[in-house]
Amino acid sequence: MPRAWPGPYGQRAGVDRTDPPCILRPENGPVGPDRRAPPGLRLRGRARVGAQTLFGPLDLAVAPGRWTCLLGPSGVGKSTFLHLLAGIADGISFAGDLGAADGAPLAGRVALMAQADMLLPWLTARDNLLIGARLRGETPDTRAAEAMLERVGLSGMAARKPRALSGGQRQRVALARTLIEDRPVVLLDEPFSALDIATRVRMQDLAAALLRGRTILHVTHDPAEAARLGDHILLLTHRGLTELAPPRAPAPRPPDAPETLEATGALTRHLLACECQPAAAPSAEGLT
Ligand SMILES: Nc1ncnc2c1ncn2[C@@H]1O[C@H](COP(=O)(O)OP(=O)(O)OP(=O)(O)O)[C@@H](O)[C@H]1O
Repeated sequence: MPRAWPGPYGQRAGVDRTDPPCILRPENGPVGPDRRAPPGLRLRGRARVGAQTLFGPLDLAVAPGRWTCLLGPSGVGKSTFLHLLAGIADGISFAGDLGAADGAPLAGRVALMAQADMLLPWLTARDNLLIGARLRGETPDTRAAEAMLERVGLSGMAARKPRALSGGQRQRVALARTLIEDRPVVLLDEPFSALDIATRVRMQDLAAALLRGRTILHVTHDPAEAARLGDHILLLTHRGLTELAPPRAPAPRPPDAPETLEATGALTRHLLACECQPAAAPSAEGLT
């Protein structure tokens, strides 16, 4: 009997979200990894642009079903990590292992919210949410798209094109598009950076609720955001990766709780300290 996958949004009326037929089940033959189960992620190796080392050798492990925040100075390679995992790192040559820890391909299991909103300017907000379904030849679920736009605070804006939205509104359309994709692995590149503090906290809470149990790798420059959301917090500098302790309380933590503020302060100190360290110069031999 196929196992129902309710998704983070609960059952949608008229939508049967059973596992796709490509999954190998006992009655179909050998048992493979469950492609709906959030896998851990691994990126071990070095990346180059032409002859120049961009980063490495590095060993990044992202825990399955957990929210991992990645902080670090501008230009250190954080977005490149996400692009490599999403399979869209054009112009970067990577030597090493990367992918899902369960050994199955990541393709089809990942949603990436890129740093730029990547909205198609000729489509409405609603149709931007439905573009993934359309490209896959699925029946677009207009009601689900409108419900998701409402959840990100954009009810009444479904028919607007991106040029008629503010920067923060466009970012919320991009967030809604990522959330509606309903993937076990979600890569977020500064997803709340254009939002005012109250909207940011609301969107963080929404993402934390809808993505609970997924494998999340979330790049952010905001130490307060990492202190609120991270089950694991990693700092990437030109000298390598360091794991930093998150607050003990479960995420999402209140933004003004003493433990969150204390962790924000500690992360800020780490970020300021790495700004003071001289960056190791990129070289054809690589960083050590
Ligand atoms: N396709 C590419 N071709 C050439 N250089 C690239 C390419 N992609 C990234 N880079 C370079 O690699 C470095 C790391 O870029 P990346 O966007 O990963 O940094 P980042 O840590 O995410 O920075 P920020 O915090 O500013 O977004 C930068 O110096 C960038 O110019």
